[in-house]
Amino acid sequence: MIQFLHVTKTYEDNWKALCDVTLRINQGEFVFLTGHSGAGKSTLLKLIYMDERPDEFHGGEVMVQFNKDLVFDTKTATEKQVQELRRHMGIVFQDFKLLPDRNVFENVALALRITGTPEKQLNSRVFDALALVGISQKRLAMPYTLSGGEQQRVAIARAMVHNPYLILADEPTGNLDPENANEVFRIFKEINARGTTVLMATHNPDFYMNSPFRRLTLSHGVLQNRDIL
Ligand SMILES: Nc1ncnc2c1ncn2[C@@H]1O[C@H](COP(=O)(O)OP(=O)(O)OP(=O)(O)O)[C@@H](O)[C@H]1O
Repeated sequence: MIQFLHVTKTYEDNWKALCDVTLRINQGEFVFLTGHSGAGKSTLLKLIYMDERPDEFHGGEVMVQFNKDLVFDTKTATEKQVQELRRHMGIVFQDFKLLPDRNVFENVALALRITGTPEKQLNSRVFDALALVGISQKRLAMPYTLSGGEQQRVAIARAMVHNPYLILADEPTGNLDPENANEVFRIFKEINARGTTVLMATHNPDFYMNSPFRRLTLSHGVLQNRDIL
């Protein structure tokens, strides 16, 4: 569960990116995040993975709770807890952010290597994640040899490899043609159907129009949905 309570975020130059945002996303939901360029979508996501914190004075708080033992709060979270939080979520960006000097398998395996996962378990998890996004046959390829759609599927596999409770996706189809964008959206829906919460920022109305999923809309840092809590 993700909860924002009266969250305001002002950047150093006094720019108010988010203003009094209150919302709740339940475990297992698929939620779209929409709004014009500069509306505050990336800022909202950054507050969830605690790359940014709300204003110190009257900035409210963000709470992320995966179960009774995994509760994180922007008011109290230490750097160590932020790292722990991120081990239970996956983040997918518009520009993929793959390591150019490692092949597909190693890009996906990296997070597991850092946490010292035994080799046998690592192999099986990486193979499962690559199969989920349908890219197992390219496991030895270098990122620069892949199409944009393939690179994004590798990035999704990397985000899923540690079985996260939550996936945050920041305009994940922004660099893709319609066919690849639809495939990436289909993969996120499948991930959600398996029980992972998905919060996806997007400009693409083809996804959220006629969709059963909830949509949160920001306009100039203000949440337009008032009936959330
Ligand atoms: N580090 C920063 N310092 C100062 N201002 C920032 C910073 N990050 C974002 N902003 C400003 O805050 C506002 C919200 O930015 P944000 O990136 O959250 O919007 P967005 O909705 O994700 O936009 P886009 O759809 O273009 O990615 C923008 O006006 C942006 O210029």
